Amino acid sequence: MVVKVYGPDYASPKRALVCLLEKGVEFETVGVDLLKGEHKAPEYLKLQPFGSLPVVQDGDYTLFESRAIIRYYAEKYKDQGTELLGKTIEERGLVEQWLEVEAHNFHPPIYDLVLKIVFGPFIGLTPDPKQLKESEDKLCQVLDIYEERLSKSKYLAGDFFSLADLSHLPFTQYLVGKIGKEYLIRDRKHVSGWWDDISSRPSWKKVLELWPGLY
Ligand SMILES: N[C@@H](CCC(=O)N[C@@H](CS(=O)(=O)O)C(=O)NCC(=O)O)C(=O)O
Repeated sequence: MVVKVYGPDYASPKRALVCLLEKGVEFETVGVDLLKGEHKAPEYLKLQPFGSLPVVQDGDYTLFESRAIIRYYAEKYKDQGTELLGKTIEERGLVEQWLEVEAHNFHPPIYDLVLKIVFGPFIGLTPDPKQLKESEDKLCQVLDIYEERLSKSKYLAGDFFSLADLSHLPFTQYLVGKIGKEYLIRDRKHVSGWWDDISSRPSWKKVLELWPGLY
């Protein structure tokens, strides 16, 4: 049974798409139009009761939450494709640590910028410059910690590309694209080199080419 990924045009589902490509797992996609409210349709809510994207259907197994999905496939296909979880329990611990940092420290301020700058115009929202500045300042504090980490380590969890790096791709792409704040990356030498490295992966380039979405 081919894996189905719902919502490929949007950012969080792209975590799943990149992971499946890195693992060489065949999948198909199901378009869900957020701007038409299709993620709140009863049929979709049966799959994802919180009404957000993505959902993945793998036979009669259904999973939502993008970071849970990438952990699942990284584990399920541990012996094929790119190793995304590290080779030792210590490496795995660092992968999990930086995945949590992405979810709880990096994501909130960048998601606020995405909602206000990328999605705002579609819903007639004029962002408050003070709020945008607050989110940018919070993101800068996080990126300064990344700069320090990446001055000592090629990737966030160590000298190997992992889910921790992968999880940053979809929203950082907004930052250097539609949000128009690429300077936040380029002003930090090691973060800049890291971004060039991870965003040049064939898996990410393919996802952007096939599902450009709002980038
Ligand atoms: N924690 C969830 C959040 C997913 C999420 O916020 N998805 C957005 C789309 S995107 O911002 O990732 O592109 C969404 O569905 N937003 C609509 C809504 O939540 O009502 C995950 O990672 O799967």
